[in-house]
Amino acid sequence: MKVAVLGAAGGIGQALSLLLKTQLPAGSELALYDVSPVVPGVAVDLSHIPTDVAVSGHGKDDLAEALTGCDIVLIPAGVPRKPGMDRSDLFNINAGIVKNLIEAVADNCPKACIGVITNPVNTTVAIAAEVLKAKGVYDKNKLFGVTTLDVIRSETFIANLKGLKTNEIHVPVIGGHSGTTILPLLSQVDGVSFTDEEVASLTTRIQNAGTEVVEAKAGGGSATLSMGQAAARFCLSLVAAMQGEAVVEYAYVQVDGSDDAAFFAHPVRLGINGVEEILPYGDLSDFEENAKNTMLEGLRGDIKMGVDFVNG
Ligand SMILES: NC(=O)c1ccc[n+]([C@@H]2O[C@H](COP(=O)([O-])OP(=O)(O)OC[C@H]3O[C@@H](n4cnc5c(N)ncnc54)[C@H](O)[C@@H]3O)[C@@H](O)[C@H]2O)c1
Ligand SMILES: O=C(O)C[C@H](O)C(=O)O
Repeated sequence: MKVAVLGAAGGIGQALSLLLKTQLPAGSELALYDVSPVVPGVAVDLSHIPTDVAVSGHGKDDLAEALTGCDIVLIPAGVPRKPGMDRSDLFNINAGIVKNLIEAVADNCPKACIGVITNPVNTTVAIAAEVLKAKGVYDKNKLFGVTTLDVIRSETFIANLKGLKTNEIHVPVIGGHSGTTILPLLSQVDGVSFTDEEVASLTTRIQNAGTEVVEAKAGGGSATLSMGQAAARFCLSLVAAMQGEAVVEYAYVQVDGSDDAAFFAHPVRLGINGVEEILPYGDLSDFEENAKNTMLEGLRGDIKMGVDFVNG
């Protein structure tokens, strides 16, 4: 199994690479790519950890070699938010970064599964899809927006609120990855009940959790460590599925024939070729149905921005 991390010298990239170095199956290869000259040093640093995962570092002119033979490509390359910014404010810089990186993925490992982390995810995933289509290699089952952070945050906040163990809580989170497009389905959390006030305040906290971190870091970036953990969980689930295990994760994927939006986070059964089956997200409470209907237009607009960026 070969996994590439593009943007590996950054805050997420380094945390994610550490977790993959220690948790990928023995015999795996981990290729670290970044435009920052620090990246060879990150690879050397990780290579001293005694696991049977081979690590290589690739500087800015070495993207093709990083990608050749990859099964999974994870992309946290790009700029993070500062206080006062929305994720959409990152579009001007990050759209072009994602476009260029995906072109290289299409040229060097067109059959790889791709996990897009770079914000605004609602839009960058659509950009990735259009670039892959233009290159004639798009497989909707292999392109994911990584929304696992919304799931692990929801699990943590609920466990803390209710005094439960975090591994006892499973929270569906559907929609997109920005503001009100993040929709936790609290009505579907097994074994836990919430008052209407708790539903309203928890939903808002989950939707604003990224901003909570951005403000606490006071100009020093956004979530990196929790995102590293979230992306590692997503990647390790994908690896397990590619090796034949039955795994379900929530991810932002292309959904055909839905009234929601062209891309929408759903529960997804993973398999050897990426998405094996997009599962229904089940019945919504009135609160959730109303929240979904209110945010759909914005999500569709975010997706259109990505399509227009590539196709003009
Ligand atoms: N999907 C999510 O849930 C989620 C969560 C947190 C952050 N993010 C996003 O992830 C991105 C990265 O965040 P971060 O905190 O790691 O930022 P960071 O600034 O710490 O790291 C970004 C890295 O990307 C590198 N980079 C820039 N252009 C590149 C290119 N063309 N090719 C390769 N590498 C390139 C930089 O050199 C840097 O090392 C941001 O857009 C952020 O908003 C997404
Ligand atoms: O909030 C951000 O800008 C980063 C990320 O999308 C998050 O949810 O933490």
